Amino acid sequence: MKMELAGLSVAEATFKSFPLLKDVLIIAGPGNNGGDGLVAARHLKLWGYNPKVYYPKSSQKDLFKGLQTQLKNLDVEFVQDINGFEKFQLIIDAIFGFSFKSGEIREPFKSIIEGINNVPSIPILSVDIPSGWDVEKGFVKGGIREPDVLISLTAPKPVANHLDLGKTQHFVGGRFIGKEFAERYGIEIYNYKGYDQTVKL
Ligand SMILES: NC(=O)C1=CN([C@@H]2O[C@H](COP(=O)(O)OP(=O)(O)OC[C@H]3O[C@@H](n4cnc5c(N)ncnc54)[C@H](OP(=O)(O)O)[C@@H]3O)[C@@H](O)[C@H]2O)[C@@H](O)CC1
Ligand SMILES: [K+]
Repeated sequence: MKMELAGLSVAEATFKSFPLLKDVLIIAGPGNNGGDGLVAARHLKLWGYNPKVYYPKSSQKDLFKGLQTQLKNLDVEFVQDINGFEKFQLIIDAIFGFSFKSGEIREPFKSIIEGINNVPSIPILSVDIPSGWDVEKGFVKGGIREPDVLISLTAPKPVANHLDLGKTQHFVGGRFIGKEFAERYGIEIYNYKGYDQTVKL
């Protein structure tokens, strides 16, 4: 349920930020951050985008197999290799989230991030954490270049304090905690309007 709402908010932040950039590459990593990307790809397809998914270390868990089946049923293409990022207008970075352990990034993700960094003209929307950044300390060598948009899920992680807010638009999404829960755990209550799933900070 949380992943469904997280992914919906990723799609919404994409639509709000890039309504015209329809050729989207979603790069999904091995954990739940990747799952958020798979859910977002489904909504984007239903909203008229042309998403393609690169999911090189696909999870064999039932939940993730189901998400892949839903995408295939919607004719969303899973690319087996990225032969040039230039054919895409936007990259959704759903590679690593808050469970990333900084240090050397293992393949294939090391080369994927290098590839993304070599095409600075294509905007990036990062899901929860810019991939390869230290969750506390921010950018570290080998990490993805500064994203154009970050969508923080539930609440911003410390890494968000290291963004250049002159460059990066910041949204919060993942609207699934109640006021009481937020107050108990000291989580800020965001001013979601109506049925919106995201708030621009
Ligand atoms: N819980 C919640 O409330 C919600 C969570 N949500 C979402 O889940 C995200 C957290 O998901 P998560 O915990 O599954 O892990 P995540 O960050 O996707 O991937 C970690 C994996 O990456 C790998 N890896 C790690 N270090 C590596 C390295 N140096 N180099 C290479 N690989 C490395 C390692 O995988 P392995 O290689 O062991 O297969 C590890 O298991 C969170 O950010 C948000 O997006 C939302 O859906 C809503 C509610
Ligand atoms: K990410």
